[in-house]
Amino acid sequence: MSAIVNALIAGRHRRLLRGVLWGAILAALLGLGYGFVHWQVRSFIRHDQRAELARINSIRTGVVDALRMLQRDATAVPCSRDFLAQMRRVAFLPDGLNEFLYAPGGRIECSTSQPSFEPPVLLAAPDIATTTSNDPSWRVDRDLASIGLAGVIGTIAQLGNFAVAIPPYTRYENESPWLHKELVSRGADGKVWSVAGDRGLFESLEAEKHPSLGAGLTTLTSSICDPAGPYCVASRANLFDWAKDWLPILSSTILLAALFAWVCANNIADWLARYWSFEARFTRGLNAQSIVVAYQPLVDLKTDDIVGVEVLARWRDVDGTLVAPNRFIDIVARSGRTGEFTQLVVDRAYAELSEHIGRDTPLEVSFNVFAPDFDSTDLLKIFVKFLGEPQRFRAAVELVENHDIDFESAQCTIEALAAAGVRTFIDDFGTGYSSIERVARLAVHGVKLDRSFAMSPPDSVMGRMLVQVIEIIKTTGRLIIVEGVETLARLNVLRATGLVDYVQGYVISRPLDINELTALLARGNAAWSIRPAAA
Ligand SMILES: Nc1nc2c(ncn2[C@@H]2O[C@@H]3COP(=O)(O)O[C@H]4[C@@H](O)[C@H](n5cnc6c(=O)[nH]c(N)nc65)O[C@@H]4COP(=O)(O)O[C@H]3[C@H]2O)c(=O)[nH]1
Repeated sequence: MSAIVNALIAGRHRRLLRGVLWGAILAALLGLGYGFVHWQVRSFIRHDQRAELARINSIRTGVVDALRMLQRDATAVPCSRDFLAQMRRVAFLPDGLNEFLYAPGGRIECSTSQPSFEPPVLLAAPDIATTTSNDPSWRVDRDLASIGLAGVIGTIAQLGNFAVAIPPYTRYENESPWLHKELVSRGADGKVWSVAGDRGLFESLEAEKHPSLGAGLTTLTSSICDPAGPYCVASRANLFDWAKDWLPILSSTILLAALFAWVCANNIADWLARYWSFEARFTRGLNAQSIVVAYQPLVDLKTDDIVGVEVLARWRDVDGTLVAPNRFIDIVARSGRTGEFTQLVVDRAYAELSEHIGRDTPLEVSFNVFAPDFDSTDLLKIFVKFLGEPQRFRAAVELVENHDIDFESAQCTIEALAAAGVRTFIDDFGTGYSSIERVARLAVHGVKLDRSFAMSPPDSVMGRMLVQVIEIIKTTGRLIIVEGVETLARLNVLRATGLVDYVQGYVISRPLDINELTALLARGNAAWSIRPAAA
């Protein structure tokens, strides 16, 4: 049994439980939220990187197409008026490329904006040399002042005699502060040129060995390369910075999550309290294994012998403690499982008594039955095992009268039970609905005086009534059992009346388990000295 269940059963630490549940639910919700944001940002990064590669590839395709078009269409005498017009026709195509250069062997002789360069401008060796005649070579991060674009750093792509100046890629400027990106171009030798974005990010992620998506708790990093081209994109997102962008929405979401968690925690704590309440535990756990019985000896005052036992039910709780019947008898009565309960008690008692009590010790075994179950057909079925051994056991029924009892049918039941050898006693006489008139009208074998009479101090009202009540009952001719006899003095008073047939109470024995009962019976009536010293 875990400490948590013990605490739930005992109803301890309720506030702590609510707090812990609240914390756990809130943590789970925040965890889910975090996972969702993580996943969203990660998807965004992937999508963004693919879009970025597609975009840069389309620019590259545009460059290559334009250079090929120039090779095909610029057929006039190089740098002549017609030639420049042919170059400008290509430059006016809507692809954003407009500064074309005529640069045979890397010497710029003219461009779309400058009819001639005197002397020709010499282009330095390409950074990424062409591998096929169809592919341009690339000069990256070049100062374009020499071709008339002062203050501009750009890229020059060259295919054959033609080249094009590509302005800087400014897309990444002013992008979200939480997402850092770098677009790079890689040469065949693995050398990397930053095209745009945060210089060095790609190489630092490579050095950190982040070949693909890697994720920390607050930082997401990813770098991917285009398998078909020279470009790679590296991204690093900081979730704290991302959160700053969404602060108002995030804080209201966290507040709502905290409230929701509180409502859930309370509901769960209430449900747990109900689930582990005594009534729920008992209703769930009532079965043949959890029912325990105790036996309280019944002594015949004429012989001082134990002639019978009252079987008293107990219930083993899930934490192993033994629960007294006053906590669960009402629950059984409310649940409508009275017949099933009595059957469990009777079966348990029969199993124990038939195994431990010798055949030479006949016993009257008395059971409490619920008034609504007082029906001979049902009861004879319940007692069938005891009825099968009449030499060893005599079953008896103790019935607490209540206003629902129908005299006619109760009388029939008493007679049918008597015919089968089962005696009926009115239990707890003197309390509740029992009256002398009812005792007189019902053909019960005996009356059990409520223990409150014998247990009351002799000078109390109940104590003083004890002998009178016994005398009145005796006028009905019924047997009298007095229970709750706790002292020898009280026992002697009862014995002195000469009217009491049986006694039961702590002066003889408390309710015992089967081993204690067997030991008591083995010792015989020497085990309880209840005879007056003079006797
Ligand atoms: N202080 C004191 N108490 C004494 C003395 N002698 C006996 N008792 C207690 O008085 C109760 C006698 O049982 P009850 O009147 O049938 O009253 C029983 C009975 O009404 C009910 N009950 C117990 N077992 C069953 C059962 O199997 N079925 C039904 N329907 N009710 C049961 O629970 C009640 C309480 O049972 P228990 O707690 O076992 O309490 C028992 C017993 O332990 C004594 O000298 N001093």
